[in-house]
Amino acid sequence: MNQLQSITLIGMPGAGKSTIGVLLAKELAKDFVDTDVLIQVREQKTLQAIMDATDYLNLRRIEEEVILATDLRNHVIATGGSAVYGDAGMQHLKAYGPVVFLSASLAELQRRIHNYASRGIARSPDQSFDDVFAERNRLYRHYADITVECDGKNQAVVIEELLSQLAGVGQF
Ligand SMILES: Nc1ncnc2c1ncn2[C@@H]1O[C@H](COP(=O)(O)OP(=O)(O)O)[C@@H](O)[C@H]1O
Ligand SMILES: O=C(O)C1=C[C@@H](OP(=O)(O)O)[C@@H](O)[C@H](O)C1
Ligand SMILES: [Mg+2]
Repeated sequence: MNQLQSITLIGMPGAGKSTIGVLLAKELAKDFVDTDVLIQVREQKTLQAIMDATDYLNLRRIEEEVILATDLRNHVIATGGSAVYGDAGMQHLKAYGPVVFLSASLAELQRRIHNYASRGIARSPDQSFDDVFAERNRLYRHYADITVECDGKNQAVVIEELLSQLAGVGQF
């Protein structure tokens, strides 16, 4: 394993990027970063407050800026669900190592997320959660080196499958 290589997790809100990311970082003895936390610390505001004060496009812009400005070597990186709207940011992440799409069905995501209105999803006000899901799936698949189907699997099983798929493509 390249000691400096990173793994980036992408996927919808509720897919498990943040919770699985920290477990994976512990397993691989890598640092962990959640780009949502980087944004909030830089802006001194919650993601929802950023969107309330401006709009969802501004949050996406800040997200990409933070990704581009941060040295993310040797990390497991949990992105926010909207990171895939920024191509430059995604290319930056891909340069550090493989990108993993944590994929879950709409029904599974809705079971996991109960605060959908206040969770700060970077979407146009006229877009429903279903619309966002449909729009983004294409982007997640476009940037992913591997995809792990997460429905009905606990976090340990997701990590096991993720590492086994990465090994299958000669990574980690
Ligand atoms: N494989 C899983 N099975 C069941 N629940 C999960 C799984 N992965 C994550 N969760 C739960 O789903 C919710 C959202 O997880 P989180 O890691 O915050 O997702 P994300 O960062 O992708 O939005 C949390 O309550 C978390 O405990
Ligand atoms: O999908 C989105 O539009 C967003 C998801 C959030 O992160 P999670 O995917 O970790 O919930 C966070 O980045 C922000 O509120 C926008
Ligand atoms: Mg998260």
